[in-house]
Formats: sequence, C-alpha cells, structure tokens
Amino acid sequence: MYRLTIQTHFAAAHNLINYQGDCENLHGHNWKVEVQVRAHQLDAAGLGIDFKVLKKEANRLLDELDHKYLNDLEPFKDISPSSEHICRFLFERLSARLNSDNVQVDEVRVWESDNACASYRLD
Ligand SMILES: Nc1nc2c(c(=O)[nH]1)N=C([C@H](O)[C@H](O)COP(=O)(O)OP(=O)(O)OP(=O)(O)O)CN2
Ligand SMILES: [Zn+2]
Repeated sequence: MYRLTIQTHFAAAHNLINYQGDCENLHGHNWKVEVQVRAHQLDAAGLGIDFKVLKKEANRLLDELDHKYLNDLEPFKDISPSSEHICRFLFERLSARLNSDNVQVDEVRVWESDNACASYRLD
C-alpha cells in the first residue's frame, strides 16, 4: 500500500455558530489543506495516481470555497464552518471524485493556522 499526500490552500472568511467567544465574529483564515490517498498498485510510470491529478481535483473543489464567506455556502448553511466540518466536507466530495478500485481518499487535514489542524478519515 502506498500513501500519497498533496498540500494546497484556500483563503476564506467564516464565523463559528453556537460558539461563545471571539470566533463567533466574522474573521478569516488562510487554510492549508492536505489530501492523503492510498494506492494499491502503481502504473507503468511508477505512480499510484499523478500528484497533478490530485492537486487539480483538490483545487477544483477548493475554488468553491476560495475567497468566499463560508457560512453563506450550501454545505455550511446548517452547520458551523469549523475546520472539522470543512475537512469532512472535503473528504466526502473528494472521495466521490477520486475513489476507484486502486485509489481511495484516506484522510483530509485542514490547518487553520500553523499550530491548529483538524483531520477526517474513515475508521
Ligand atoms: N476544534 C476547533 N476549535 C476551533 C476552531 C475549529 O475550527 N475547530 N476554530 C476556531 C476559530 O476559527 C478561530 O479563528 C481560531 O482561533 P484560535 O485557534 O484562537 O486562533 P488564533 O489565530 O487566534 O490563535 P492564537 O494561537 O491564540 O493566536 C477556534 N477553535
Ligand atoms: Zn476561524
């Protein structure tokens, strides 16, 4: 089994809901996103899946969030746009796009700052 990871990023505004503290107020982050996949077999070029494909699919999805107010977007209409909910949303959407017999999305990590990260995976 091979594990491959790409990093990308997006910038957006949000405010946590049902939260008491300064994060209930409008503010923004430059989120770093890590997408990790498992690959069972390698192709003739020795790749589980091309990093370019992973980055392209991740960035296509992140374009929906980039420079947006997350609370206004459909996935976060009824749930707080916390890093936990963001990484679960990304995991589910990327799994639908990328999963195949050979490749499965393993984990998505979302870094809200240099020292705070949430991740989501199926156990
Ligand atoms: N488990 C989570 N905790 C918090 C989340 C989250 O998504 N999951 N989000 C926030 C807020 O978004 C907030 O913007 C982050 O606050 P904080 O960690 O305090 O960020 P700072 O940059 O202010 O960190 P300092 O190290 O204190 O400067 C809060 N919690
Ligand atoms: Zn925040």
